[in-house]
Amino acid sequence: MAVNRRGEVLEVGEVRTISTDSGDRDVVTVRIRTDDGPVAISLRKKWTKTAEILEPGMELSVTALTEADDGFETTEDSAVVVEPDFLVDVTDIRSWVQCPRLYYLNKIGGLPLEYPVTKGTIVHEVFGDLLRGQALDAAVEKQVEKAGLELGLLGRDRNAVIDEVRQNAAAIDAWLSQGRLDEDGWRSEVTLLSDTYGIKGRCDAIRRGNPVELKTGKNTSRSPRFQDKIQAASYALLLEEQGVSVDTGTLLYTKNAALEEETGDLSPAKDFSIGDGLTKFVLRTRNEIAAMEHDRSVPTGYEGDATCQYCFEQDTCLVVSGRLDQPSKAGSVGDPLPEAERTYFQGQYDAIETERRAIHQEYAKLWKQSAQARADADRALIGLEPAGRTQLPDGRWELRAERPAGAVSKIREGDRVLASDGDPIDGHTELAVVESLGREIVLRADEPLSVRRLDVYPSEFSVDRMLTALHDALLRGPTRRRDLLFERDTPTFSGPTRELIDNNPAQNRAINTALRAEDFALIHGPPGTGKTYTIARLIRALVDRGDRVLLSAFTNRAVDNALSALVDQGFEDAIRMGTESGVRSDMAHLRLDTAGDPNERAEALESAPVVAATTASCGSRVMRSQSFDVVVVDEASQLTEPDTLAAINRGAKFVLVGDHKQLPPVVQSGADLSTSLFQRLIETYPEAAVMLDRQYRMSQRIQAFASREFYDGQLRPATGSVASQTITDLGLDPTRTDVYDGVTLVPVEGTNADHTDTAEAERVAEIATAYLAAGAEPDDLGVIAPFRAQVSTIEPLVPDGVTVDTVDRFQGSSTEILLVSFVASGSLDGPLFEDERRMNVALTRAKKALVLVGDPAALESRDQYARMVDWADRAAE
Ligand SMILES: Nc1ncnc2c1ncn2[C@@H]1O[C@H](COP(=O)(O)OP(=O)(O)OP(=O)(O)O)[C@@H](O)[C@H]1O
Repeated sequence: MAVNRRGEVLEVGEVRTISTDSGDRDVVTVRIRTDDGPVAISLRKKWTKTAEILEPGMELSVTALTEADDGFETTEDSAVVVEPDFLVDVTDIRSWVQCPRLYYLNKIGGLPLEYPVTKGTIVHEVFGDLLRGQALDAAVEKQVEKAGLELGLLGRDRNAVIDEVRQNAAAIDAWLSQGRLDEDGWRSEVTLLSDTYGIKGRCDAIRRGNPVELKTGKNTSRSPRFQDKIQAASYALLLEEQGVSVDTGTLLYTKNAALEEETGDLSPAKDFSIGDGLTKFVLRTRNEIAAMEHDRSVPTGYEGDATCQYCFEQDTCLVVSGRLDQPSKAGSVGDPLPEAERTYFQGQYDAIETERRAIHQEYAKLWKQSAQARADADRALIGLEPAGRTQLPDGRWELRAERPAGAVSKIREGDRVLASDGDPIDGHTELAVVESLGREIVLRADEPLSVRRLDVYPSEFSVDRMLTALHDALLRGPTRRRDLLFERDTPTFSGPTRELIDNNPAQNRAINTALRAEDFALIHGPPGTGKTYTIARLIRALVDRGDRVLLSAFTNRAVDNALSALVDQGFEDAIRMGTESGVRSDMAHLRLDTAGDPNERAEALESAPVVAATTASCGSRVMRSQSFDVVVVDEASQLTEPDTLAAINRGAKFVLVGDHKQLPPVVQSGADLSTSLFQRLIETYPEAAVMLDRQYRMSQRIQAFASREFYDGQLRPATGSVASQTITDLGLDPTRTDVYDGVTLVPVEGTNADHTDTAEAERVAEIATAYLAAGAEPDDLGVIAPFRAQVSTIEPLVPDGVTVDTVDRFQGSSTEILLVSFVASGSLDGPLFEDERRMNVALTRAKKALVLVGDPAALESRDQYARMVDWADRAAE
């Protein structure tokens, strides 16, 4: 009976030749550590090639083994998979077979704004439309219109593009009309994922169960190009895992039909048969990538047999090899970057790749965890009831489902999610966009589906963008910028100082420092000190002097927040880059619609004095074509260095605004990425920074502790009325004894069982209820708890409308009255106690009343918390 085995490689033997009934065969024996102890597995025939790249420490999975004398051996049906949790993308397998170094260059360089890329996207979209039964001309016009901005930036004429795309698309259309769309069982844009083979990808289309891949180039030879076959064969492998037997792949070369007077085979569709040999080759290639990625090595090009002389990427390859001092088959040009920069590149690269692994682990949870465990971890909505579907005019589908009462998750409106019939791996799954997320969930997807489950989509988009940002900063960035980033020179300032804000000297100093900066400036803004207000005033001053400004932040929420401060100050001459669902409705009027007339769209972007975009979108091919005089980044202390680089790469100067005493960037891998560039620069160049020292949020008593502990006692209330605010300003009855003003410690006896304290939760709920009875509105009140488990315990106990969340979710917001549940017991473990920046955030959200609910004895066991208890006791006096 065939068995599967999986485990860490312990030892890889030498190649041996053994004689069998059918002749001599190569064999390599590999020892792996499985859950049941070490086993020996003999890899036979071509799997010995995979053995050559194996190293101790790698994870190995082998299927369909039979028992042999000393362990197991592979059979004809076996699949040998190196590092199965590392998900290799099909397009990467394709570029690897062209040249392993091309795979690396694509990975770090990203896609540039070039006409063939944009045209390729348009043709693919038209293909999808045709499959959904749309008419050719209408589809071509619509998709060219959609690409308006890119075409405009590329200086392309709309009608000329329509003609060209129509020629390409006509070939597809004619070919499609030979078959019957409904009978051929077409599916377009299919997301596929194999947990057995560690491969994922998105296939252009599937016809009668076979993969169809569209290529916008020409190919006049009879058979498809090898790398194209490999791509289709990769999808075949993925489909086979879903139980479909695939024997044919089709490549559609759309340019063929547009060619005239050429010799050769001009038919656009080229079929080829997919056999076991080809799919095994795909898997061995995939293994080469996974093995190389295991120790983060960089391919040299010698791994493959491509000829550098004919490669379009030869120049790029030479430069990258030269600058990063990498061995390369193509050779190299230019001098290497200074060692510090190369070390930095490698360090950040490794950290980003670690982050990628963490995302792959998120994928793995799709099959390793039960649906319930996914739901409990807020990563899935399960038990949905399909509630109808409607085909939209563009042929796509609107899908509806009801969610069970109380089901919550991290999924938000505008997110891309994996929508499935209940099983995201082996069932029917579509990548869908969440249109609305009420009791009824509305999604948009390419194909119809009865939605029973939604999963967070673990996208690698952000790590890809980080790599590109790193690449752009080091390989394309100006020397002066790098001298500063690598601390070889100091920033300079020049020009006059002006009074721009009259009642707040620190804000005024911050703006002047930023205006006078020849390189960069840093604005350090503790909680409530008017960071966004200052940013808006600064941007107006920059525009007044003729600068073009890019305003950026990590999240859409932060970008909209900063932009709305600008609008509040009467400035509207700005453009918001972002998707319809990503941009807040009150900023939608500033959003640049990328569809339309090319010239007009490009003009709208290029003439805008202020452009606002998330850092990820600063790395898009459109934004990479833009340059700015100054880039202003809000919430910069919550950004990784590469994310910050993505924004500042676009400008000659930059201003970072943040507070490194609050929470750092959220990274899954917890590696080097968790120190922001803001923090590094403020520690290196304190002279480039100004701290805003007047806060507009907290009463005197509330702010006192944070000021002393985290801001050297520098923070103070901006005005007398900020300092003296009390709960009576909210209309609360001050004579009640069950509600508290200022700062109060409410003692409870602490327990901490599985990160919850039920008695404490009940006490918190009692206090919250009393505040409402005293006249507070539910949205005046917030509750912070250190653990998700405690959040879930408190949530059902407090009145509706009161926000209960973890500290991390509260960062950036404020509330009139805040209750903190510490779940403090003996050892003071947990996220709140591990990082004092979290404590700072928790204690600086409240304006008028801060109620600390916890066990004083446990809290006092640590100095900083003892001081907190002392402060609360004194404040209450
Ligand atoms: N110089 C000023 N004069 C008057 N009001 C100000 C000034 N600066 C800021 N404010 C007000 O203080 C409040 C807080 O400002 P803002 O929202 O900009 O703070 P922030 O530092 O961005 O807050 P957070 O810490 O939450 O990010 C706002 O209502 C703002 O209008």
